[in-house]
Amino acid sequence: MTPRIINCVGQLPYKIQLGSNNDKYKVSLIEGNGPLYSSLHYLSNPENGYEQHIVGWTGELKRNSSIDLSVKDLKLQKKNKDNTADANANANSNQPISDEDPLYLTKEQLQNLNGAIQSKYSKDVSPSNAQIHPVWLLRRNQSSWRNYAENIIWPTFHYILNQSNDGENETNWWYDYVKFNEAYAQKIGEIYTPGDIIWIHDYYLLLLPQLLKMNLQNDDSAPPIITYFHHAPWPSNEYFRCLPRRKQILDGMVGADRITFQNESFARHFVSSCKRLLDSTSKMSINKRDKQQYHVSVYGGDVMVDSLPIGVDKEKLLNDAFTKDIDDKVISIKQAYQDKKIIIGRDRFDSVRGVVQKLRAFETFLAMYPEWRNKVVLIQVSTPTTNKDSPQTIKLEQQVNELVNSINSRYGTLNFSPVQHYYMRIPNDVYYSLMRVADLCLITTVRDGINTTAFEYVTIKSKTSAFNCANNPLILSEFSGSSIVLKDSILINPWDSVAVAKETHKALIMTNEEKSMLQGKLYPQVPTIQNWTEIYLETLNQMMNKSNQNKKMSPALNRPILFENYNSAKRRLFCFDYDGTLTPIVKDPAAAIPTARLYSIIEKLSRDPKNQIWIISGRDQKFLNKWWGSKFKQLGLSAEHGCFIRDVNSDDWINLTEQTDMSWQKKVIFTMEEFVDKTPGSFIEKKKCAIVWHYRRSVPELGEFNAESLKNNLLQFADDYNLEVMEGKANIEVRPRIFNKGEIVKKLIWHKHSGEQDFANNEINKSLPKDSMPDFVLCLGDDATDEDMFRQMNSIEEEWSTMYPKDKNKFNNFGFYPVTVGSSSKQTVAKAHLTDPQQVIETLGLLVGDVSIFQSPGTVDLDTRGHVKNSPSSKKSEEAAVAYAERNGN
Ligand SMILES: O=P(O)(O)OC[C@H]1O[C@H](O[C@H]2O[C@H](CO)[C@@H](O)[C@H](O)[C@H]2O)[C@H](O)[C@@H](O)[C@@H]1O
Ligand SMILES: [Mg+2]
Repeated sequence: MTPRIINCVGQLPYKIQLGSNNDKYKVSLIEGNGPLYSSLHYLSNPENGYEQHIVGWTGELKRNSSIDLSVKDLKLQKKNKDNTADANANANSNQPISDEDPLYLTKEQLQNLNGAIQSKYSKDVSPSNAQIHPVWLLRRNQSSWRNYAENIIWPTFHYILNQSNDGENETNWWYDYVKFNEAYAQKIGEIYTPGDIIWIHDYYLLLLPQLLKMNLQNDDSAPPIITYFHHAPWPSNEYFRCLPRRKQILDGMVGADRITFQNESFARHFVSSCKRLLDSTSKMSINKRDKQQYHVSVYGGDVMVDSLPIGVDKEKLLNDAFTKDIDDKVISIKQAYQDKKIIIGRDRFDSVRGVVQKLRAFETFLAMYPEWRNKVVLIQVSTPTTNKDSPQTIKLEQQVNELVNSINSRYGTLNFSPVQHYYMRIPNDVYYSLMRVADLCLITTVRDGINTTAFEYVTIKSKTSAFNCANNPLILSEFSGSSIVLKDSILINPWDSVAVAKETHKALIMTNEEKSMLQGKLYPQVPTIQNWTEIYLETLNQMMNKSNQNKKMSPALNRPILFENYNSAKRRLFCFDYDGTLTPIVKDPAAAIPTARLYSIIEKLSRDPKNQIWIISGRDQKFLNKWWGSKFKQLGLSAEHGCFIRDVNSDDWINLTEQTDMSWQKKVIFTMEEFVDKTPGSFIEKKKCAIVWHYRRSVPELGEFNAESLKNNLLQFADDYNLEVMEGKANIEVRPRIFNKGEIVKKLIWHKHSGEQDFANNEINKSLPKDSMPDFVLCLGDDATDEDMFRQMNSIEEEWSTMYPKDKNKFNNFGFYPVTVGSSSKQTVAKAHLTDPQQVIETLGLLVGDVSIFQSPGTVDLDTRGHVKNSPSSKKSEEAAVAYAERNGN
């Protein structure tokens, strides 16, 4: 069977323009878009062995009245395309949809547009078996979908710190960012089949990996294979940690099985962010390509982190750049700048691409080398970004204009300006002709993931043509991701204008032999997109074969659905483990105390008369009394893994072990003492019943080794006393087998909700009416002992399915949520996971209204406008659509 790849990109490679009537539209290719789309094209070819599904947002829809013109008129416009002034005029007529012009597209219109995009792709990319799945987000102010990615994430990834502010924008943008990712998860959910590879690209979709893990996993099938490629730089943790939602972002990403960066240093920074913010551990090894790769253990699960720089489609580039039409353009540029050397620059117009640095260096060059005055022209093409109208870009534009004017007035003449600055998007043919004609390409970026202009330039310079332009050199910033790949380019520090000026001079006086020697080294260093795609997928396949595909993964807890279920329930029971669930694990057991936030949330939760809350812990009564019992009488408590219990609103503890022989304790302590002696840092915690040997403060390897042998020693006599020997978190614990947390949960569920417990009575009353027992049970725990609780819940659920088949709620369940705290790959009988105590607190905060639902990614059904289905805003939008259609007589 042909393997399937679902490729997820932040935006489809098309721009969609609507005429004044929504039935008239034009779908056209976005020009000058890079290697990612080339990779999609490569995978679209059925000969390359994959069936590809491309999922992407449509981008902002534009109105263009010229679409209402006849086909003949459109042809006329096309003729004028080479003329940059006309190209500009065309761009200006593409007005973004304004707020007064809402996009109410009917289902039929959407279907037609889907068909138009599909057929355009199949025509543009031939042969192709790819299917395009547009993500429609037609809400007003469509560019709001970009805000978080472009205004918060992008600057941080490029070492630009955002100004501190009241956070209101950030919160609103985050909401849209979550929805944007959810819209993708929803679309993928519609097309996913088990075994598909899901390949996610770049920082618009950082939450998608975890959302997919949450949505696509079901009990019977193999887990989805999710891989993420990060095209942008990844900053040092000192910058990354400035992001307010840094943890949510990392949590989202580590849902992927593999995360790949453009180079090793970005990968290293990412691993370090995970270590510091997620408390992960990692092992580094060297892969077959002689590059570092990391196995990162986050929340007990594994993510592979590596690097592979993207490439370009060399073959296509050489075909496209060497046509008769472009030959003519090369000649006309050469004629326009006779007797002059041509330096070319093409950059996105944002603060990190170093246009200012380039102009300063060029000014210095003209000052230092007067012999070049009037003999060199710098043609700088700056491509506008979607942030064109932001204050930062406007400021940059002013700065660049001032520099250009100053250089031209100082070193220009009446009929020659040494700097030609074009702030516009140029068509590919113009770009290729500039690259071909260039004597030198100057790249002074101060930060980028990879610079494909560098790759394209070197590729174009590899071909000899009639115009003597081959082999001309490249000056490349050492801050560009490409500098690690193009090791033999002329590397410069863009902040050092003098050095750049000197290198420019040297490059311009290079002999043909020197140039061809340099080019001979550089050209093979340019990666091809074909190789990149193949190596990426090959490594992924090897990795997936190695890791156990049948390993069951638990999905992340779907918090929005939990919230809905909670709200509709009347008799809610909460069973919380303590250590590692309500508080993070720390070195000293005495220091694991509740935070004020936890207290406040538990207090709010317990205020609701529908709720009954139990803390079912391995801790002893003293500890639980001190931190919980003395403060909240309304909580039920169970100590030492079910050995002791204190009912809700009671002061008395019941000792369930009263009749149990405790003579084993001496023997256990004696055995453990021997291990305390040989494991420095370890100690024994003696509770009333259970005995624990802790080794968290010992040398980890020694602790683990001795824990294994202690366990074996204890197991030798465990059966004689009916003891359970449990492996906890850096501990080995012993207690009588007959008591466990599961028994407590069983009693609590088979019980009249809120009624007094009769713990002395071991019997369960199975004749209780269903509507007196809990209709919502959230049970959270992190350890092996908590699995007993989950197991009980699963078995009661099964029993209830037979006993009360008609009494399931609208979610087709009994409201049971057995949830482990740890990674998705942790082996558990729980039905879902939350990664750590912080997520636990956020989830409980959501239930009591402390955390907004919109902050929690989950499976929320969205309409085509990006509103949550059936929400007030969705309904309002539907009504407006009907009114709009009526107004327009549709
Ligand atoms: O059932 P729990 O409430 O999760 O309690 C399990 C054990 O937790 C404590 O030990 C663990 O947490 C300590 C504090 O974070 C940590 O230092 C230790 O390494 C962990 O094993 C507690 O000390 C035990 O008595 C509980 O059985
Ligand atoms: Mg625990």
